[in-house]
Amino acid sequence: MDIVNANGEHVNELLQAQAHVWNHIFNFINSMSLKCAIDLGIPDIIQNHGKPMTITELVAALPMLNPTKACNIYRLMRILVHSGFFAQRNLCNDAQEDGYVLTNASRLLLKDNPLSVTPFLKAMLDPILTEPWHCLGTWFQNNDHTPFYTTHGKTFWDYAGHDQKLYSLFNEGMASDARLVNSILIDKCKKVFEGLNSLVDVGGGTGTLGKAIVDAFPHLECIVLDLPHVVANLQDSGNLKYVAGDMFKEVPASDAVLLKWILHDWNDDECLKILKRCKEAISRQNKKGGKVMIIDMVLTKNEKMNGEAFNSTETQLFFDMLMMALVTGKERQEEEWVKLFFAAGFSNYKITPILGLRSLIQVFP
Ligand SMILES: C[S@@+](CC[C@H](N)C(=O)[O-])C[C@H]1O[C@@H](n2cnc3c(N)ncnc32)[C@H](O)[C@@H]1O
Ligand SMILES: O=c1cc(-c2ccc(O)cc2)oc2c(O)c(O)ccc12
Repeated sequence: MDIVNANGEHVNELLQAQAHVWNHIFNFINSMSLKCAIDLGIPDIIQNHGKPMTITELVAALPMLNPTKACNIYRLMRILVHSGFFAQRNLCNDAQEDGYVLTNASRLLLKDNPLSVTPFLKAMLDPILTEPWHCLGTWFQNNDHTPFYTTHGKTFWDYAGHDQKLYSLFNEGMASDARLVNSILIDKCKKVFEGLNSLVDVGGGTGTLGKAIVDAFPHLECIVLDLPHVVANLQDSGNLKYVAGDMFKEVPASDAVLLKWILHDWNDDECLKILKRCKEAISRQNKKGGKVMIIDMVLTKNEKMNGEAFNSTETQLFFDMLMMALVTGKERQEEEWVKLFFAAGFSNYKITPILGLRSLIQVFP
């Protein structure tokens, strides 16, 4: 029934609007409930149990749980079942009890899963990286480069350079993502490495992806280029070499250059400089051939979408906002990428959307 109130507003629409606002006010509770489950080690406890785990068993297995809080664990589990991190299965016992089981999402958060996303979660939900969100409004009105700067009074790198906790959280988060990406890239994209004898992983961090590439393609010589403090204590091994440098100044000559999660960290002018250094690197090695391989998002257009597409676009937009809050970067639509490629002197490109929300973009001189 369409009831209209004294102000002439449609009551159903009014209440729907209120629910929508409430949902967004409290969206952060999803992230924080998930972080709490990780802090308490719940996915690993359920995994180690080996069968669906009742609430009584879960409470008994939680180390250090204050007994006065035990009665609240089911509430935490209820919201995490709702958000798809756990499911409930009937135990087929006389008591008709349900037990908690893992889902694909919580299996990705297990400590022993080599592809665990937990280090990334711990980095992104640490207060050092969540506090800047409170300064977004202030930042829009001041001259600071980033909300991170407005909050902490220094850039991300200045902070990480003096704070071992942020430095380790960040590098471990990046390494965990590199493990997941390499498991797909090397399996699904063998062809893109065909014909290459050398590759530079620009901003390759501690070399997680570089190591996996030389293991999978032993004939390939791989250089990991990163800032001096990142590669200072890392040992070369076999075909993998660490080079301290600055991608804005020079990229070592090679057949191909890999840029994973680099360009979205920077604005267009900065990206243009990086891409030009990459083009010079492949031209020095190889007069005509060579390529740059970018792993980053290509923003999907905001057309009418079903639930899954809506979630994917929302997550891409979260990353775009993240790049605005922490650094000076952004996520880009295909047209924005193409502008950059042509401005940097490249003549062709190929986008392969094989990494979920991210794509492999090959760019040719
Ligand atoms: C977001 S992380 C990506 C790391 C890695 N490519 C990955 O996806 O796991 C950005 C990397 O760029 C590196 N970096 C930042 N500025 C750089 C510069 N001027 N030259 C070379 N590397 C740089 C950082 O040290 C960091 O390792
Ligand atoms: O949390 C981060 C931070 C960065 C970052 C910080 C400082 C720089 O000079 C460059 C990059 O990059 C990130 C990133 O690329 C990402 O995908 C997630 C998180 C972060």
